[in-house]
Parts: sequence; structure tokens; C-alpha cells
Amino acid sequence: MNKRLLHEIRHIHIYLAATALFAATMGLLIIVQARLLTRAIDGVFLKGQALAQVVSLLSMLVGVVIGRAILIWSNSVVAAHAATTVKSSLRQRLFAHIQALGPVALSKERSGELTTTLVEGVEALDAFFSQMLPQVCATLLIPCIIGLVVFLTDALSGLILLITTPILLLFMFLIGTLAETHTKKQWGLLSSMSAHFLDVLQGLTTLKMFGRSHRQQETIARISDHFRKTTMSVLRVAFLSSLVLELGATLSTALVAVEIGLRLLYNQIPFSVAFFVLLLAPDFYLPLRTLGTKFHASMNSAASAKRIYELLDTPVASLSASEVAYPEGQPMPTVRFQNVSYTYQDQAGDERQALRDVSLILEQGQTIALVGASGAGKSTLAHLLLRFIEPQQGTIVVGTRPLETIPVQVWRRQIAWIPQRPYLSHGSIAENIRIGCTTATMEQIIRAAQQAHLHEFIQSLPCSYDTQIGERGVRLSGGQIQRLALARVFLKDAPLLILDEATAHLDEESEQVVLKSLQTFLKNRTTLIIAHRLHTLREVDRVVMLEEGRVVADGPHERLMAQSPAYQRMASAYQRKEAIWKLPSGVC
Ligand SMILES: Nc1ncnc2c1ncn2[C@@H]1O[C@H](COP(=O)(O)OP(=O)(O)OP(=O)(O)O)[C@@H](O)[C@H]1O
Repeated sequence: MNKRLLHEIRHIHIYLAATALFAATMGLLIIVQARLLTRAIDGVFLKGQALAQVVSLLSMLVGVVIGRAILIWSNSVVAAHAATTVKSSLRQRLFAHIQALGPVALSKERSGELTTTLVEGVEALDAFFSQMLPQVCATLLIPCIIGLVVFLTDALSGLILLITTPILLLFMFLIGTLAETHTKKQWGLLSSMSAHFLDVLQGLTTLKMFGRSHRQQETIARISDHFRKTTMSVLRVAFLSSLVLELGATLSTALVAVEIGLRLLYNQIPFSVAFFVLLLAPDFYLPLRTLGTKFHASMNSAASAKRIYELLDTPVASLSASEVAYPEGQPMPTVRFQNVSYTYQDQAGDERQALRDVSLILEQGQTIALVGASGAGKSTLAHLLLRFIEPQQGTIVVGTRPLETIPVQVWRRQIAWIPQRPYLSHGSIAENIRIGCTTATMEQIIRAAQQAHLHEFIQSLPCSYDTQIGERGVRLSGGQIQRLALARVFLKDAPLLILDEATAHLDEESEQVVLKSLQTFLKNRTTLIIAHRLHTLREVDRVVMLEEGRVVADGPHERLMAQSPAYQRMASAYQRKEAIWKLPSGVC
């Protein structure tokens, strides 16, 4: 069992203490029940007592049975509470850790596998905390209490119980080790199957277009079959374990019965003692047998716990920050990249240098376009500014202060970012715009939507700003999503903007109107635009061109066109690309 999982007990020690108390009481009630039954049967059959003489014993017996039922119910309620407490604490920690890791660190993970860990993985821990742990308590306490009483009543029978228990425990350990290997394999396959399903769902359009959906069906069928075989082997081990434990417990009980029977035959033991011990022997082995069943039920917990703690142990890039406050609500000072380098390490451990010795200046209030071929390092540079990653060499200086000395949350409040694919959350349009500023009033939201030229469209919707977006709500076009992301930026009112060609999905007419609002908004703000089109380059103050992670050109568009052959090549490539895109409308 995962040791880290046992550390979670610190969150539920009160529940665990209650479980232990219930188990001890249960042990005592079992003894009282056996004693009462022995006395009643001994009285009626051997001493010839009438029913009226044992009625008080029988009513006490009913009381004990009711008491045991109440204990079982209370135990399951407490166990369910304990499991819910641990699961919710783990979920919160996992979510906080994933947020701290950020998008770059998580890009190595498969989203489907991550979702399985977060949802089913945490849920799988339920069996450990609500079944296995209470059963461990019961197994530690009930056999000890019963064993002690049996030993004190009849030493020989007590000795048999003492000798047979370690043998049963040894069997359990051996089968448990075998089961663990199979269950880990099964869990790994389940996660990879989920990841594969999600990949297929996300890429369904592409797969259909290229006629590859059949191949995916075959792959899924192969993984499912593998999963079926592994599940069967897990079940085989579970059945084997039950068989061995049941057989072991039955043989041990039979051993006690034979030994007692023989001694009864030769009058070496009184009936009341023999019957009392015989009644207790099955109850002595019962917790051990149940532990075997619960152990298998909670095997998934161990497998999922391994993955959960792996995720929690993924180191978060240290974001050191001084206690010196950063002045908010001011224009962005000049930002300088000084000899910054960054190298990614993929899952196979291979290194990919994305930025090499980059030095560039984002002057206060300037609009700078960042250009370069795919893979040149543009997004990496934006991620460094957003502090999803930290420079491995060199520094970024804001005014006179190194960026790493500014608290990360404070710094991110200074930046508005529009990525290539803006995020839409489930909720209303108003809630989605409010992501830009959680305290914004409805008037501010409407003003931001007007600036982004989205207000008329929103008003045409059945529930206006309360219209739901997403699976059960309205679906937005690429251009409308970009305008919504722009509305968030207008609302956030940050002094530094990073736009990944924010108007790329708009038609020419809407683009012109949005650009007008944007131009007024960009005044006195520092803006970095990852540009994909030529006319953007003509309108910005400066263009910085990256090639294989190096700055190869930096200056106004006209100057670079005159002086930099690399930039000229790239500009004509952009021109050709735009001409091809415009072709259909020209043809019409
Ligand atoms: N998470 C990552 N793990 C490993 N390598 C990465 C990762 N992200 C980017 N890279 C690599 O770093 C290099 C720079 O990537 P980056 O995304 O910064 O380029 P880009 O200029 O933004 O490209 P594009 O225009 O296609 O988005 C590329 O070689 C890319 O393969």
C-alpha cells in the first residue's frame, strides 16, 4: 500500500479513532453475544430450564444484535465521511498544483490521462478509505479481543488460533503482491484508454476528413481487448485469493472444532466452554477473510494513488519573489530581455533549445510585432513574459527590477493576453467576459463588449448577456470568440498586452472597426503582437524577427525591408500567403 496514502490519515484521525472505537466495541459485543447464547443453550438443553427462565437472556441477545447493527451502520457513515474528506482535500491539492504547474509543464501530459487521474483516480481512493482502512482497524482489534478471551477461556484453542493466523496473513501477503502488479497494469491501461478516447474525440473532424477513423477504431479495439485481458487476470487473482482465504479460515475453524469435539468426547472440557469457543472461532477469522475482499476492492486505490502522487511531486518552477511591493495601476516600464535562453526537455528527455541568447527591449508605450517561422520561439518568449516559465539563462528586467522579484500574481495582473485559441468557460456570455476582471459591473461588461464590437451580436441572442455558451448553449464562431477575448482585454485594462494576432479570425470589415477601438486602447500601453500578417507589421512601431530562437532583425518595418534580407524573405512569404487566402473572394 502506498505510504503517502497512509499520510492522508492526518486529515481523518478523528474518524479513524471513531472507527477503532466501533471495532473494539464490536469485538466486545461478539463475546457478549456468544456468552449469552451459550448460557441460553446450556440452560435449556443441559440444565432443562424453561423458556421463561432464559427470556431475559434472549432479550439481552436481541439488544446485542441491534447494537451490532447500529455499530455497522455508524461505521459505514463515519467511513464514508472520512473518504469524502480525503478525496476533497486531494482534489483541491491536485487542482492547486496543476494551476501552479501552468500550461507549459502540463503540455507534456495527455489531457485524457490527466482527467482520469483527477476524476476517477481520486474517486478510486474511496475504496481504500471507506472500506480497507476501517477493515484494517477491525482486523487489528476484533481478532485480538476474541483471541485473548478464547486464550483465557481455553488455552489450547487459543493456541490454535494463534498459530493459524500468521499462516493466513502470509497467504494474503503473497497474493496481495501478485495482485498489485496486475492492478497497476490495469490502471495504466485504463488511463491510456481514456487519453486515447479524448484524442480521438478532439481530432474527430480531422480523422474523418482524412478517412482515418477506422484506424482509430482498430486501435481502440486493441487497447480495449488488452484492458479486458488484464482485468480478467486481476479477477483471477482476486478469486484465487478468496479461495485460499476461505479455505484457510474454514480449515482453521474445523481444526478448532475437531480439537474441541475430541476433548468433549473424552470429557476433558465442559460443554459451555466448548460451545462458547466454537461460536467465537468463525468470528475470529471473519475480519481476516473480509480484509482479503476489501484488499482487492481497494487495489485500484493503490494504483491511482501512485499516479496522483507522481503528479503532486512534479516540481513547480520556483517563482521567487521579494516582499517589495510592485506599483500597480501605472504604465508599464521598459521591459528588457537580457541574453535570455530557454531549452525545453520533452518526455523522452531530449532537449530543444527554443530561445538562444535573446536580447530585446519592449519600450514603454510601444507596439511591437514578433514574427518568425513556426517553431522560431515566439510563444516561448510570450510564455516567459507571462511567467509560465522562467529564463534558464539571462534575465528579464522590468524598469530597474528583475522580473523574478515581482510577485507572480501581481505581475500577471499587469498583463492582458489573447492566445491563439481563447478559452471559453461553461457559463453565460457575461461571465465569460467577466474573466477579464472579476469585480466588473454589468455596465463595464457592456462597454467592453461595445469596444470589441460584440454588443449588437449579444443583444440579438435570446437571453442577451445571460445566454449560455458551450455544449448546451450557443456556439460562437472563431471571430466572435476572438471579439469576446478582446472584450476581456478591454475590461482588464492592463498596461502590458500580449496578443497572438488577435484579429486574425475577423472578416476585413469587422477587423477595421475592432482595430480602431484597439488602436485607441493601445495608446500608452506596451503591446507585443505575435503577428502572422503583413499589414500588422506595417502598423506597429517595431518588428522583432526570430529565427531558430535568435533575434535576427529588430526595427521598423520599412527599415527592415530595406536592410534585412531574412526579413524581406519572410515579408514576401506573408504576402504570398495572404494572396492565396484572398483568392476565393477575388474569384467571386
Ligand atoms: N512544451 C514543449 N516541450 C518541448 N518542446 C517545445 C515545447 N514547446 C515548444 N517546444 C519547442 O520549442 C521550439 C519553439 O517553440 P514555440 O512554440 O516557441 O515556437 P513558435 O514560434 O511560437 O511556433 P508557432 O508559430 O508554430 O506557434 C519549437 O522547436 C518547439 O518544438
